[in-house]
Amino acid sequence: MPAHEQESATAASIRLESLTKRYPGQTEPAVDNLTMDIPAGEIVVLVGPSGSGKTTSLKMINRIIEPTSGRIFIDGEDVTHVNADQLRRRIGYVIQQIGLFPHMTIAENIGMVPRLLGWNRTRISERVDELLDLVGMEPSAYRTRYPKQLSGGQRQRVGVARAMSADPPLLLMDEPFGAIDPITRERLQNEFLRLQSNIRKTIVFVTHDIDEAIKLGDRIAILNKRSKIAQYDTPEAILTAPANDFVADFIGSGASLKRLSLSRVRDVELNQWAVGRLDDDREQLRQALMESDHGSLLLLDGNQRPVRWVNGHDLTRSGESLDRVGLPATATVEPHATLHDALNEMVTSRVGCAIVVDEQRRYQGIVDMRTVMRAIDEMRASSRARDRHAAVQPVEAG
Ligand SMILES: Nc1ncnc2c1ncn2[C@@H]1O[C@H](COP(=O)(O)OP(=O)(O)OP(=O)(O)O)[C@@H](O)[C@H]1O
Repeated sequence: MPAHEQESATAASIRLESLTKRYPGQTEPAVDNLTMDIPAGEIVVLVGPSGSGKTTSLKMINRIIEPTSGRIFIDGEDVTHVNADQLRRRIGYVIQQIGLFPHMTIAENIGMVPRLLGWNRTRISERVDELLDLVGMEPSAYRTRYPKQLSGGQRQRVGVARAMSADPPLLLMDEPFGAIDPITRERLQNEFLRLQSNIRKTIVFVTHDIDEAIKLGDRIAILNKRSKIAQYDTPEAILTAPANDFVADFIGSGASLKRLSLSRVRDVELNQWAVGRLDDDREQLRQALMESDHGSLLLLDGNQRPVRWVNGHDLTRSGESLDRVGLPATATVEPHATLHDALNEMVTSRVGCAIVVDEQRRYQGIVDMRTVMRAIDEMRASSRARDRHAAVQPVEAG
């Protein structure tokens, strides 16, 4: 079997070499001499103003748009002239309007590429269930539904599942969360990051939203007109050392607040709070609260999941069961969430802190204002050190 037909490869590197696209009848090229290397296993975000050629650049990678000139390499293999249909089957593709077939069930939609690849029915159906699980949708509830019976966010998850059906080493995503309300969008972004930490594909992601780029990208390419690379670097380098005025303008104001999106909850030291169990003796709980320097105690259930916040007064209300007093333990974040997400939760929580839980919702620790301030101080210090020691060079744009 040729290397490119292997069904399961983890990630592939991409090299775009002097790619140019000139649409018929246009005087200027939409993409002009774009050269960039995309490392295997990373999320690279193409971001730039409307009309900068992001979509054209992306679609040249799987040759939905044929380049006028230049070359595309995947894992070192020149794919500029290979059979385009075969090429596309090994590249997952997710777009904003998803492109699910309305007359096909969710299972048929997800199983389309495996069917084209000649997999047998059992294998396809197992893969469909596995993927639905992976994107957080109960297979038995969704596999026989039709796209119109799903919410926008669910359709988008199915789009991602479908793109991964044949386990391609490479995913192209064009504003996949663009048409989704902000809350669902944030949830999908977090799910997407969690998914990527398991699958480690190479992902090229187009957006015009710099915040989304900062949150999702391992690297960001900021594109100016005709896909000229203004800066191609890590989000941190782009925020702390914009290469030119165009990049600085594009980042806009509030760069330091944006930097909170660079730190993940899992990377900061969590505060350990005074905790107790719902079924603990009240006197014991009061004692624990008094010995702590906190004004409230976080109560966990038998599975270590946070349930209530209680203070000294709540613990004296002997008639009331403990799961009814105090405040509900809402405002939770998972370790892959950003400090920006945690800050959002904190300001809406009446307790002023975000509870960190693992995937099973078990208590891990607390993020509060002190954690956030500490992170900001560290970022300031490392950016000062960077200014002193390192001159950040933008990658040459072909
Ligand atoms: N099929 C086409 N024929 C002619 N010109 C086109 C075609 N598709 C795109 N263009 C032009 O090419 C340029 C780049 O378009 P492209 O869609 O790649 O930009 P983009 O950065 O993805 O924009 P947006 O963020 O608005 O989607 C634009 O000037 C656009 O008008």
